[in-house]
Amino acid sequence: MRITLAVVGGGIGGTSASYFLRELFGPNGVHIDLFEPNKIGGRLAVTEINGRDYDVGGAVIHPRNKYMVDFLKLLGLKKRKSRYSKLGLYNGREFVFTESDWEVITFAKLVWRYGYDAIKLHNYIGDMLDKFEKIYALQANGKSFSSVLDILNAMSPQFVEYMHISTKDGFKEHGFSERIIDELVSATLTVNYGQSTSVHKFVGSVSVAGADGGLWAVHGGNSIVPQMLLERSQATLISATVTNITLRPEAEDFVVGCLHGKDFTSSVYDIVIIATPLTEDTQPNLQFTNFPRSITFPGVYHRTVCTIVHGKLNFTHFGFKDQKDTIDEILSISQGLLFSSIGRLNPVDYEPSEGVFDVWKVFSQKPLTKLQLNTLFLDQKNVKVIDWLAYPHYQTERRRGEFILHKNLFHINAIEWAASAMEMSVIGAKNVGLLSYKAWTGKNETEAVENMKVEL
Ligand SMILES: CC(C)=CCC/C(C)=C/CC/C(C)=C/CSC[C@H](N)C(=O)O
Repeated sequence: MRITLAVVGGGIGGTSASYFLRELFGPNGVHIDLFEPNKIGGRLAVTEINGRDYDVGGAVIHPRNKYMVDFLKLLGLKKRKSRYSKLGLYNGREFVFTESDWEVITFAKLVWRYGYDAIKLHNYIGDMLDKFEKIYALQANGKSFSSVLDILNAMSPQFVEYMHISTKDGFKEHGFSERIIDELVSATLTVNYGQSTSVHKFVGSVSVAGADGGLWAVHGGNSIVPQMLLERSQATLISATVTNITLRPEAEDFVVGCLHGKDFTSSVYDIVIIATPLTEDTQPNLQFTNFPRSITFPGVYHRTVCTIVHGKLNFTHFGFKDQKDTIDEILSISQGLLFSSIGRLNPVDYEPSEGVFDVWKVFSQKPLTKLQLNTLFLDQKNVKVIDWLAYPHYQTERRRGEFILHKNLFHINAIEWAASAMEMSVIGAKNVGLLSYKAWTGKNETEAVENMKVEL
């Protein structure tokens, strides 16, 4: 019998789940409808300036993110080329650290300012990545987990402890100095999550990993990955907003109601996978009806305003003598500044032979006024503002992060409470794919793996 499955959300989580489910159930085993009212790709969206597309989000891929690396090969995509760029840590008055044109000098400057902590931080992240990578073998062997804490525990019981302590306290306990925490670690959190070192130590560590060298993005835009995964999954794309999920207890299935403009339609599904953030502030848009217990989602998402400016950086404001001396990435290390980070952007299909572009991306907590923009930039030709709830607002976590909301109803984004990143969404998607396959077929791990002709 062919089962019916609804995936709610067309970001990397929803599309990779559709891909894994097609692999698990086979070409004729499942009909998948994917509901996405906006563009496929979610926060991997791009915006256009002067006929070229630029990334809105800061989504990048770490060389040890196995699933994203494998997707690149599977889909025949290329890494985006980049040019050497320089970064500086800014406290509102001066740069406390700037990279040099020479890598060896940058390294010396790092050691000069942070001592052995600079090397220790790199080793600490390497050690965490060794533990984190255990998830790939576990999932390849068909292992699935009902909660985020269970996944983290399987990688390393230490990771569960990291969810319960702030980055500041956790890194201090680990022997890192206040200086490296308040500057380097804090700067990564400001640019990656718009937050401070009060977030839990697990997401704090993922954020530092995101500042390690060798990161890359997809040539043409990261959103090509979810677009191609959707094609491979042979899911039917329905451009509508899901407003209701109603349980039919006798049939043990779900009626999914959605709005397409003003038209309301509904269909019945055996399994529903939610691949969209659900929190106190977002959940009212989606009603869960007829469930034996109320389905609620604590927490809120963090507001990040992305302002893309085609113009020149106001070099004098940052204390540079000349336009040519400006650096490419300015990360704030003070909470009260009007911006979290300012970085020079290249188009998604950039070739180094094109030189540098005068396009900058500003992340801030609030929209910037005209006056504030004029302080930061000269000669502005074009400004685009994207105001979004990009990531969870992190604290130290007590929740388990449930993937299973009800029998055959799953939620991928629970994984974001550990850390939000493309690789994390794919891990969550594969976990939910395995959970739903095992729940529906009654197969155990070994049988699931035998049936799984997955290429990853
Ligand atoms: C346990 C550790 C240290 C890492 C886990 C592996 C992992 C998920 C690495 C991702 C690193 C990364 C690219 C972080 C950037 S933060 C998220 C980013 N802003 C995004 O939107 O993807």
